[in-house]
Amino acid sequence: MSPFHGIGRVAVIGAGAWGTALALQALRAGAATALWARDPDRALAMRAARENAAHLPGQLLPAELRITADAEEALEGADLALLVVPCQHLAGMLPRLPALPPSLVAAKGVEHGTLRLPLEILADARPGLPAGVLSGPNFAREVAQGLPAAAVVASLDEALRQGAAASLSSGGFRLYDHDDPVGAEVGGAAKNVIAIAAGAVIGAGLGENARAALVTRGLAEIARLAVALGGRAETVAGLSGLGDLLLTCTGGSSRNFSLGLALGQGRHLAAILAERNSVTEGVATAPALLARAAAVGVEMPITAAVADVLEGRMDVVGAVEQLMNRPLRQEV
Ligand SMILES: NC(=O)c1ccc[n+]([C@@H]2O[C@H](COP(=O)([O-])OP(=O)(O)OC[C@H]3O[C@@H](n4cnc5c(N)ncnc54)[C@H](O)[C@@H]3O)[C@@H](O)[C@H]2O)c1
Ligand SMILES: O=P(O)(O)OC[C@H](O)CO
Repeated sequence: MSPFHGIGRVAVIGAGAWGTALALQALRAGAATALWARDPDRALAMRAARENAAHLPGQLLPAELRITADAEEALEGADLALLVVPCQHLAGMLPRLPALPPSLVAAKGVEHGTLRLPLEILADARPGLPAGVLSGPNFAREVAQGLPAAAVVASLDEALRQGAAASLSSGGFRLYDHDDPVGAEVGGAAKNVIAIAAGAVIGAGLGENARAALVTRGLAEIARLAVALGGRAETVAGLSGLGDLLLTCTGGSSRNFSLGLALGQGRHLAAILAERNSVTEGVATAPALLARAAAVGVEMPITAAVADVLEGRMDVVGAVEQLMNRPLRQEV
């Protein structure tokens, strides 16, 4: 257990939509909060306009929120760091940071090539650092606005998960502590992939029944992988799994769902991505998740179908046909 005693200062690393929303929440919960943006010009613009125009336009950033591109300054005296850089950039960003306090990773994905989950990336870069994940059904815009939302803080470190959940909760944001970081990370990463599938079936006009079946069978394959990696199936049935699937597979604001929707409507992946300035984690995560599952002998047919579509080996209708024609079996 870490000597974690509570939070007076929070450093949020990564000034995308989610980092900005979490910084606002930390501030609301009473922590002195700094938000680190890697680009000095962006930090300057955000400080001047009190707005993150690129990722959360129209949302006021109060004067008490310190915004800086200097990592030393952001982390000085911090009791907790929230690492909110997209999964594919986390490993590249960590060497730019000085010593970290206990940290929560809020990215959702699996790293291309190495097949690591975010906490594994952090543990490789900072061995022994008390760490956990923050994950749940949370659109950044709503959390920034203070609308009601819930998530989990999952860590093997009891003091960290309980202290962070208590200190970052307030008003509209309710954090549950959890002792299964693997289950929480697998759920958070994989829901992005299932959301692409859900969007694709709706975009291709295959119907609501198809979506409900995909989400439910998606949940089953996520649980199989979580268990194989040392997590628990019940975690996948909670906020970080089922909760996030419900949000991203039905909420039109999900980037993963909307990307799937456009693919289902026949648009090309490159064209969809070219129009976006924000991250769609499921695109890089689908093949990485599939490879990670294969390495532990877990079958993930929906994830495989999404990877096939993303990598141009199959169209959406063909992929769904293939799923429908798999051998019949018992549900569980
Ligand atoms: N936006 C949400 O509603 C939300 C909610 C929960 C979790 N998340 C997760 O949080 C993570 C961050 O997503 P986001 O929505 O804040 O991002 P975003 O799409 O709003 O912004 C992209 C971020 O990536 C950073 N970035 C781009 N290239 C980079 C590089 N080469 N090195 C380092 N950083 C780079 C940008 O600076 C910016 O901070 C993702 O894993 C996402 O799945 C997002
Ligand atoms: O917009 P998405 O699909 O990246 O989803 C954002 C969050 O992960 C929802 O919990």
